[in-house]
Amino acid sequence: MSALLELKNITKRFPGVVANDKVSLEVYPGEVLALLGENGAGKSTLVSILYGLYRPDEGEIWVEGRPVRIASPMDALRLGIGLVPQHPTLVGRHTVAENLALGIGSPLWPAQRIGPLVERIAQGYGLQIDPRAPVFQLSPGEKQRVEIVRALLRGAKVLILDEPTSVLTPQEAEALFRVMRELRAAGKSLIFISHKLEEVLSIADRCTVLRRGRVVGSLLREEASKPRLAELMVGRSVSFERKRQSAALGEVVLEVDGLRARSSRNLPALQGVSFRLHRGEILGLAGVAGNGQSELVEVLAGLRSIEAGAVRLLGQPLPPSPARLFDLGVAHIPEDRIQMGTVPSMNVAENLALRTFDRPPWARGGLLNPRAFEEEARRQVQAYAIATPSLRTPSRLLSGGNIQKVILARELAGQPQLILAVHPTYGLDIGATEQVHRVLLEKTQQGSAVLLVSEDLEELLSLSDRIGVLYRGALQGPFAVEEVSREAIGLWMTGGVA
Ligand SMILES: Nc1ncnc2c1ncn2[C@@H]1O[C@H](COP(=O)(O)OP(=O)(O)OP(=O)(O)O)[C@@H](O)[C@H]1O
Repeated sequence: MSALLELKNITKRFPGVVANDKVSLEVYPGEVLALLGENGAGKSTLVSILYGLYRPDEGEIWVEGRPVRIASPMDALRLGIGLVPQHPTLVGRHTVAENLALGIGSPLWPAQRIGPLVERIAQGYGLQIDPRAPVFQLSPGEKQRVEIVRALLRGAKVLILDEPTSVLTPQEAEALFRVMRELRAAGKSLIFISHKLEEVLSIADRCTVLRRGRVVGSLLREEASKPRLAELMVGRSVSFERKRQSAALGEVVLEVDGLRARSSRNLPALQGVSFRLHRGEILGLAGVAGNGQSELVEVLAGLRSIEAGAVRLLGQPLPPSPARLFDLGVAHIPEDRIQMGTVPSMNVAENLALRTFDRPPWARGGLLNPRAFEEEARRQVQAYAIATPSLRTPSRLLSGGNIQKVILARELAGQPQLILAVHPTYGLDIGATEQVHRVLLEKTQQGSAVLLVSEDLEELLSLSDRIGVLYRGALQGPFAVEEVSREAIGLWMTGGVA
């Protein structure tokens, strides 16, 4: 069989890095190709090249046996290459059908006429969507299905799915895999990017691994296993054991009682949440995004006011000021890294020192000490394996995973009393994930209390002592991790009764 899509020696350079270094790969009709690699390995760059957002410096792209030029997403779509983006690009107040009509960009396709067509495509591949629903009412999984239908309507033969399961519940991820299998059976090709090896092994026909911009291996499903893939990705073996031995609970660090708070749109977001968090404990909070997790963390980080109820940190009422809270030992790894976590125009060293630039080890006697500053920044870059051309590189030029590492290095320095970790490994590769897990466990052993908000159940189950589930602002649990099943958590996440 001949390849549908071929990349031949694609090279893309950015100042100080070769993001793609002579990358060659083929995609055949009716297969799922998984693209794996550590943060900064070059996956997003490759996708951007395929989708016409970047031009390669060298190399060729062939589609159905002919060399092609992809200078824009329109070119990509014309050639049958569609992208299901990580963050949906739909217009919230329009219906699904209206959004899809917009996507086609032709007045010949008014929204009324597109409805039946959408239903036909959706049914054909087992995608459940209602063309009449307004987009703002849809769950992340439903929005993703709309993006898939949009790409199919535009004639995609190759679908690129960029970390599609990161926003899904386990049940939704399973539903997505069923759709992917249907698409494959219908002869479509899928390029699937994921850091989660279980998923890759359950869905991919082949796995291609990138490291530092180069293809370091390509394995057929039969040849692939978790340890082999992990080793290819990071260049060393990685352990996958349950990380946590539950310990006796220490004193209460955080008390939350009957907490109510409103969302930014002034809707009730937390409807009487209560729990205790102890020294040396990791409390996992599961839930689909948008069920109150952000508001809870914002209250605890001093960024959102309390409507009713009480929150106490070490027995004292919580001061409503992020700076005071930081001084009291509250570390915050925020959800929105780019906006809240870093100053994109500042360089890596400055971002690392952002919170404590006037204190040791960065400064002496309140004065910045350039040598100490440089040394401390270098030490953190090494400790967290932050891939950056230099300490002076603006953080906006780092890959998503490396920006994340800068925030982690900064927030987890010292010995926080309470760590608010929101999706701390979101978008991180397995090497970096393993390291973040190790640091969180070390900090808990040294006495920190951790509130871990994550959509990754594997992560919650392997790290937490207790797990609670937020659904529409109400908390189920927390339960001891030994006493809950994945299925029960998945059900609570969607409002079901376990
Ligand atoms: N616009 C840009 N300017 C400069 N450097 C860039 C740019 N985009 C990416 N890079 C660099 O290219 C390399 C590859 O980045 P890329 O985003 O493709 O990695 P990735 O594999 O998608 O990583 P992640 O899993 O963290 O998303 C990184 O070193 C990154 O810092």
